[in-house]
Amino acid sequence: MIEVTELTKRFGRVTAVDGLTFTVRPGRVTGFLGPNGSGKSTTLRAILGLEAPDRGTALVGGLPYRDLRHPLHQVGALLDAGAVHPGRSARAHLMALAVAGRVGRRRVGEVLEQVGLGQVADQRAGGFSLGMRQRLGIAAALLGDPPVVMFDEPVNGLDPEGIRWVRQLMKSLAAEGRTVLVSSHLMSEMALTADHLVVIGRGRLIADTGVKAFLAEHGTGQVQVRSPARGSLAGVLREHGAGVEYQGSQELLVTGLTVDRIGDLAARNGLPVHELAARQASLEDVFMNLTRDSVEYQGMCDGN
Ligand SMILES: Nc1ncnc2c1ncn2[C@@H]1O[C@H](COP(=O)(O)OP(=O)(O)OP(=O)(O)O)[C@@H](O)[C@H]1O
Repeated sequence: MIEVTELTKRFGRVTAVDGLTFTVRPGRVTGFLGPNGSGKSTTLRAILGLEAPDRGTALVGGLPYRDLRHPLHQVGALLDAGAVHPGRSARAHLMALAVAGRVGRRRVGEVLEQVGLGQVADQRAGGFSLGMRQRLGIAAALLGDPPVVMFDEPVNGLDPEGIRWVRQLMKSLAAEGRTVLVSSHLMSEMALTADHLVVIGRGRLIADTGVKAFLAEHGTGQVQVRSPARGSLAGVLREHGAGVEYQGSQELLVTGLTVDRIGDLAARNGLPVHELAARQASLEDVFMNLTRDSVEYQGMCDGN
């Protein structure tokens, strides 16, 4: 379990984290979501004892990081995949961490296999792609077999196969009963990976809620429709209460009606539709909506 309470961190005039309180529970993937610069990395660094808070606390398993007796066995983290000596092999990198963290050397081979780097374990990490470095960073996080893991933007730079692999790994770590916190600025990514969301903006808590509840509230507002008869279709949809915006040469962006309803209305009126898709609001759209009405912040925080 991770408990962040009233955490505040300032850098000069910038308040990177502002009175942030949330709890990350075991057995599920918690997405830590916020736009770039919203304070995610600073919060993760504070949890790992790498930033001293101006106020508040960040505890792992009930203790501040500095009081953990065997930190690698208690919390693993991927913060910056670039932080590897380029001249060292993946195996040597992990071996050095294992020795320093009092982890059995046997784990090195195990985690290398687990992240799919077994074949390249003795190659210099300097020649690794970003995706391979991410895998190496994840291997380092798992080295001490910790009950708590944190990953900062783990899918950055990964190819589609790598992204699927990370999603699956997060889910299986949570299914094993671990506490899993994954940061991202992409709501679409979190919708596929996380069970629960902690959403922040400008260092403050915006939502602490289930992914389904969050998406039901914010994620499915718009439908994209492509039709060679969009003028007539727009008329029909407006008659049924929809908000309609023109986009490109053949597209409509529709609010207020579901995909099914739009398809039915088009069919009933004999209007051709070439594409019909629910469009997930971007995180930026969601933030615009959320910041417009600060009362909503309170409503979304169920704390579970
Ligand atoms: N060491 C530092 N010195 C000065 N300002 C900092 C420092 N670290 C972070 N900040 C500032 O604090 C704010 C929050 O940054 P942070 O990196 O925590 O956000 P983030 O949500 O992780 O964003 P990103 O995904 O872009 O890293 C930003 O305005 C950033 O410029």
